[in-house]
Amino acid sequence: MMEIVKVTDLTKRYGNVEAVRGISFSIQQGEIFGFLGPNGAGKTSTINMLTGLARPTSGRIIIDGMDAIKDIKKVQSIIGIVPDDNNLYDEMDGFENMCFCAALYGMRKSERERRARELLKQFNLVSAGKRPFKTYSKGMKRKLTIAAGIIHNPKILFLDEPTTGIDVESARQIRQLILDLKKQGTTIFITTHYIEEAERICDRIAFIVNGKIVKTGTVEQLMQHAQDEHIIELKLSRDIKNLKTKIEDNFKNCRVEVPGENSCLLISKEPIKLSPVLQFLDAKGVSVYEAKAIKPTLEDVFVKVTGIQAAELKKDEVKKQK
Ligand SMILES: Nc1ncnc2c1ncn2[C@@H]1O[C@H](COP(=O)(O)OP(=O)(O)OP(=O)(O)O)[C@@H](O)[C@H]1O
Repeated sequence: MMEIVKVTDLTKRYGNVEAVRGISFSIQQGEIFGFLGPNGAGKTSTINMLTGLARPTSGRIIIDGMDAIKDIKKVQSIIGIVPDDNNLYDEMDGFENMCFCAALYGMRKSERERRARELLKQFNLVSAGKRPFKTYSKGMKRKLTIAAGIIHNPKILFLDEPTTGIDVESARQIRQLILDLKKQGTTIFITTHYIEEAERICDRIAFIVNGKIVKTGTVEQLMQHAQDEHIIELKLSRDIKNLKTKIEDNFKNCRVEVPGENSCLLISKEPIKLSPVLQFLDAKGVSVYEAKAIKPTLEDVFVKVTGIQAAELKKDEVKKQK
């Protein structure tokens, strides 16, 4: 595995605001690496520093062996940037916008047009390509912005909240396009505040809160942080509130919770042996209709590790005036 991005002790200060507070991480070639965090965590500031849109206060950024602070122009020729607001021209049509971006990368006219047509087709925007950008829906705008970001076949693509505020179907298409790009070998850095999105498409996720990375890992590695308890939910033929202490006395390592009628949770630090519990309940005249293991979700892990309620992430974005 090769590190294609390496960030060390990166900070960004705006006056008194410390937006990014000494973060270090690396991205492996070919992976989808995600920053998951609430509004104001420092995601955009970080992506802007990595792509040369903002100057770091301190720290180091190496991209594909180059110093991304000193040699940003060289770096920019091998990266694609999709900022969180659309950066295309309202009056130009889709095709013209694509060709214009390609020209900025110094592509020849015939190559620009070939690539623009190819991407419009791949992104299902062929007929929209003939209409001015301002007539597009939000989802179409996002798609064209992404298409423009990869016009020069970048090695690494930086996407800032690519699915925020757009319709479900466009968001699904965009996630699929990101996975297709990965298949073609593109390395991808994505920021998001959607847990499910990070979980579904990222190879590794960094939780970022208050300008700091609090945890990094694959979904599987992150999950291990919540798996210090085993939980089994039982569906029962009757209420067993009165049996709670009896069960706990009989099964010393188990805690019992009765969240609702006709069900209970068995909670233990160790794997729970179910058959003695079932026999015990049977002897008390309680039938067990269903037993299922309750697995923690990535959301549980996020809440546990960051101390931030998942609702903070789900809050709909109030767009900053930039
Ligand atoms: N140009 C700026 N001047 C002053 N403060 C800024 C500026 N840009 C960002 N900040 C502040 O820095 C912090 C981090 O912002 P940043 O945009 O990086 O977070 P984010 O995780 O991308 O959040 P969002 O999802 O809302 O964009 C916030 O407190 C924000 O208000």
